[in-house]
Amino acid sequence: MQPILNAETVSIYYGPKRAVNEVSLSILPNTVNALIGPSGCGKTTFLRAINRMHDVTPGAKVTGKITLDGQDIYASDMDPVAVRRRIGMVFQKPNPFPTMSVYDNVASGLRLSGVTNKSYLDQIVERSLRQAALWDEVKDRLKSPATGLSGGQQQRLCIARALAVEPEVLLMDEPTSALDPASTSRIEDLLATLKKDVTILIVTHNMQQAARVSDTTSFFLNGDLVENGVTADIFTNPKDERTEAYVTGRFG
Ligand SMILES: Nc1ncnc2c1ncn2[C@@H]1O[C@H](COP(=O)(O)OP(=O)(O)OP(=O)(O)O)[C@@H](O)[C@H]1O
Repeated sequence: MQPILNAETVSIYYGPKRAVNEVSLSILPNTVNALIGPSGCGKTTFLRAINRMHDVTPGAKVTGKITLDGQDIYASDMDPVAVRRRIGMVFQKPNPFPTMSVYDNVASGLRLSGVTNKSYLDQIVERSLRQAALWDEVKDRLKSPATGLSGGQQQRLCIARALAVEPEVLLMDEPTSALDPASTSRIEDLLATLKKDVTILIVTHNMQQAARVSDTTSFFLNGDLVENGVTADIFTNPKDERTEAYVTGRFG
């Protein structure tokens, strides 16, 4: 099977400081991939390179090559906005648009791309909220402010908002770290269903979470990708002793 996403010797700099060192990684479609490693090892920096978020970080520079379906996402004729439509992102803290209703949050991406047909928007909003396992909880309050939802519901709303434009890849940066255990578990369950439609990369500090939700795991340390493989192998039979030390809790 062809990878959907491919990183080749990707390095990322903040000014003169190199935060990610020549990382190469292939991601297969319809999989969940966990990025793990101690604080400051470059997981978020790497994730943000995948949808060109560093374009808006002053002084940041990405070298190497990242392809989506074989297309170089940093090619001069690639529009970063189009890249972000194909590669969505969900952040650590739920960040619904605070002045918008539940419905308008989910519809926002489509409206930005010029969609105005109400019945089409209704259909996509419902589909996205169902995909994010939120529809039953909000179907009677679609016009209410998104900020009235609980933290866990807000995060699922952000997932629905990301899904509404039908991305091929969804990047999740510690999406449950601000949530209680019940909300965390709902989102973890959701990933198994979502991967049928979208390929997922998830940064997590929580190794049990990585083990529970992911098909493959990449272990980062000091900006290096130390080891990448099938999650069960990384946790039970790692090849590199640094991976073993980390997954057995000896540091980090
Ligand atoms: N905007 C920035 N400007 C300068 N340095 C940065 C910036 N963002 C991150 N860094 C540095 O880059 C390195 C990697 O940070 P990054 O946030 O990617 O790590 P991480 O593995 O995601 O950490 P955490 O798990 O704590 O979120 C760190 O040394 C960090 O201080």
